[in-house]
Amino acid sequence: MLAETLAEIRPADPRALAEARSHHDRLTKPRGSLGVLEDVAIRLAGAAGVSPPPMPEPAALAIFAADHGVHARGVSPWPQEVTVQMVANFLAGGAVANAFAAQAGVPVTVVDVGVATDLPEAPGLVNHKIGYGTADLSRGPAMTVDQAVQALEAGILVARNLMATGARCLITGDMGIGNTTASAALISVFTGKDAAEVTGRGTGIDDATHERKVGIVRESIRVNGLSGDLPTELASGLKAPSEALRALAAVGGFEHAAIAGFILCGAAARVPVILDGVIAGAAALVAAALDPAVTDHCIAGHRSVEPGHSAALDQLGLRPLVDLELRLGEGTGGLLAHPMVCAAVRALREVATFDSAGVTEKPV
Ligand SMILES: O=C(O)c1ccc[n+]([C@@H]2O[C@H](COP(=O)([O-])O)[C@@H](O)[C@H]2O)c1
Ligand SMILES: Cc1cc2nc[nH]c2cc1C
Repeated sequence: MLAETLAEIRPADPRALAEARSHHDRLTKPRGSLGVLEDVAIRLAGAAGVSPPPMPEPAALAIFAADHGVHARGVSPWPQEVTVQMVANFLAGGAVANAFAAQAGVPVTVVDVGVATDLPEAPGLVNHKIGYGTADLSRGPAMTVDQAVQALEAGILVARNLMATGARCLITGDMGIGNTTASAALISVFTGKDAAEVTGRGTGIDDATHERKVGIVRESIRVNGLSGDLPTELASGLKAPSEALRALAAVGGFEHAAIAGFILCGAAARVPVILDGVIAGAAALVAAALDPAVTDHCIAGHRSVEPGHSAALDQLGLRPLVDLELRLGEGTGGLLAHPMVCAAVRALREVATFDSAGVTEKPV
């Protein structure tokens, strides 16, 4: 299923990009006056392969939940059971993601890809449990490559099902106590940046714990024999994309793998994917290492305060739409961005041209 999905991914269509760009310049507004939103609409035209692109709605949010063996190293101030408790909260409609989703009119699906305890069946919950949390990535691989592929394929399945029921925009969400440590490790490996530059304070840790967390991220990379040169080695063809899967399995989480699959599947179907925060950024680096064309189908919903998120977005070449010092996850930043993405596309689709509206153009 992974190979099939990868085979379908195409980069942005240059003709649709050019058409969208020139159409934007004929709309009744000064050229460039919609700033970054013009780029969003043009990029979505390229991704869809047609200008103007279809409206990116209805959207669907999938929150991928999992636990992390590295939690035992004291990298998060919160107990592990908060992951399963928050899953129950999402299902009951009580989390911030539910409030923002209600505001945006977006349905929420919660996916158990590796929560440490069993969850009772519930409407809105999809069970793709790969394991009861990962192993501790600072002592050896967090999961096997086989498990990483299973989690990627779970993400593909979730995206496929959401699109089959009508979703025309996918929004990533995550829940997993400890997952900012795995995110930092992935981002360090996939950007080549040192652990100290990409490790943040997650849900809120003090200076001493942060220093220890940086050490644990560095240790995870050394213990798993991951080279700091992976990005250049992948780009130069010295290392195969299968090395990206090995890195994902070594220091990632089940939710990172599933989100990477979710992104790949959206890209393969030419359905735009709005990325949330640092966890999605780390997952997008994995997806882009498997096929760089996926970034043409991604919109960075927001910039999280986690330093690794900026590093990931820089490497992906994506500019975030919202920058509000959020650091929650759950898909909250992606949900806030969705109406802006819709507005950007609607402008390209519906605004009159100087010709059609009889508005005089600026003399050249
Ligand atoms: O999305 C982000 O950028 C983000 C930044 C900090 C924390 N989080 C959320 O907080 C949890 C992980 O934090 P931690 O400190 O336990 O690693 C996890 O459930 C994430 O969804 C999310
Ligand atoms: C309460 C809480 C809610 C969250 N949502 C996403 N990550 C979270 C972490 C905590 C601790």
